[in-house]
Amino acid sequence: MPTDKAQALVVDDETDILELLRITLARMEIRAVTATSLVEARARLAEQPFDLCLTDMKLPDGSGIELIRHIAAHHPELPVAMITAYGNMDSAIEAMKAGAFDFVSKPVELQRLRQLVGAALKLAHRPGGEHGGERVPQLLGDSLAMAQIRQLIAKLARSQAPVFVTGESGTGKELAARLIHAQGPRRDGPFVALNCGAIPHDLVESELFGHKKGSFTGASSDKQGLFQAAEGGTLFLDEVAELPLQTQVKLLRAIQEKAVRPLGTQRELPVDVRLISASHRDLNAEVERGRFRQDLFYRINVIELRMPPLRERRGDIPALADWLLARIAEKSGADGPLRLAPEALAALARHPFPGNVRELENILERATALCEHSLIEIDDLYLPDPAPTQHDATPDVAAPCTAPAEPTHWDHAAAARRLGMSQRSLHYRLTRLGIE
Ligand SMILES: Nc1ncnc2c1ncn2[C@@H]1O[C@H](COP(=O)(O)OP(=O)(O)OP(=O)(O)O)[C@@H](O)[C@H]1O
Repeated sequence: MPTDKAQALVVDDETDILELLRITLARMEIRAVTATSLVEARARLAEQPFDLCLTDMKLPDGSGIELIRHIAAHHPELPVAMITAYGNMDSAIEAMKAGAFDFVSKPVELQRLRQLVGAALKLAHRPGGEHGGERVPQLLGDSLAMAQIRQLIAKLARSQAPVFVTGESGTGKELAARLIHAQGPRRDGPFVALNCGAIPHDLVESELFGHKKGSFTGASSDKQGLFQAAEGGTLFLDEVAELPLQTQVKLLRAIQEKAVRPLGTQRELPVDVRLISASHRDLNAEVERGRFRQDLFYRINVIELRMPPLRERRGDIPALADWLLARIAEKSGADGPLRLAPEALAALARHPFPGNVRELENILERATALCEHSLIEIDDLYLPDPAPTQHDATPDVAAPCTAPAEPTHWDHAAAARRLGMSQRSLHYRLTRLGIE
């Protein structure tokens, strides 16, 4: 058990604010070391390790942003938060872009400070991105681009800044969002995802903010919104560009106020949620076309994470294919994964993959279902061939079997023989179709 109290460096040139923060932190069992200037803060940082740093924006010899950059360069493990003037969102965003993990506005509310300190201490005491023993999804790929993305995700996980993930469909945007959540201090809280494009426009607000019974036709009971469901965790808004403009206004308000008002109620409920959003669309263009609010874009896009298409990182295909084949085998209960013949792998390496990793996954699933051997040959992939003669058949995994399994009395070996397929293929199809 640690015997020493956690230590915070608090930097502000107003001594009464420093004193107030010192007393408040002391009540949370945190010892505050204070500094009134940039120079003094640097000196304190050089003297001893800290668990947390809080800095004001305006310092007599420079700005808090400079201190944040200094910490990012020299003490990258130290979580630093910016104290901003009330309502000054611009400096909060600038601070987070510079590397601050969060911000708190003046006058500092005790509950907010507690949240922030709690998150910072989790970062300081539980470094690294691994869940103890738990299976965490992985972002695979040997390419430099993927290595850089993994690094950026580890960095973003430490921050509370809103992240906007861009990329074509199937590039791993949701996976990236899950990793940011799983590696950060909110990892023990919920990860709640909403595909904004999949929900009817008239229901999306109730989905996000909740509603009171009777607030509209069909609201037969009180309903908690997803913001509240994500309390203490992360809310992932996929396809955020699909939100109606009217909902965008309310979303902006929820982000600014850190509070939501369920439909049919008057009271705002405070929420502590980290927002990650994603879209396959170019949101700048959507803003120009008047389909997405610029002010909202500015708030959600504090940090942008671009997931590159698979065709820009073809070197990732072999490792991804191996891993996906293993996952497919595991899901279908097969003994072990199939392997790819060298020609099949070469064909995959040439394929343009408009559907990215999800398309690779589908191709390999289909191949696993149809392949008669333990080695997937090029023909098992059914890749669209530029030669028109081979364009016809793309079998559907869920297509009905040509002969029923009944007459074989559920003898899989006999059924497979009758169907002219391997037992592995039959087993895969039965699992896929939910037939016991
Ligand atoms: N680098 C990767 N390593 C491992 N699996 C990946 C990788 N990228 C994507 N996947 C897998 O590919 C599938 C699609 O990924 P995901 O759903 O995250 O994409 P997306 O960009 O959010 O797609 P969409 O825009 O269509 O919602 C998932 O099964 C995911 O686990």
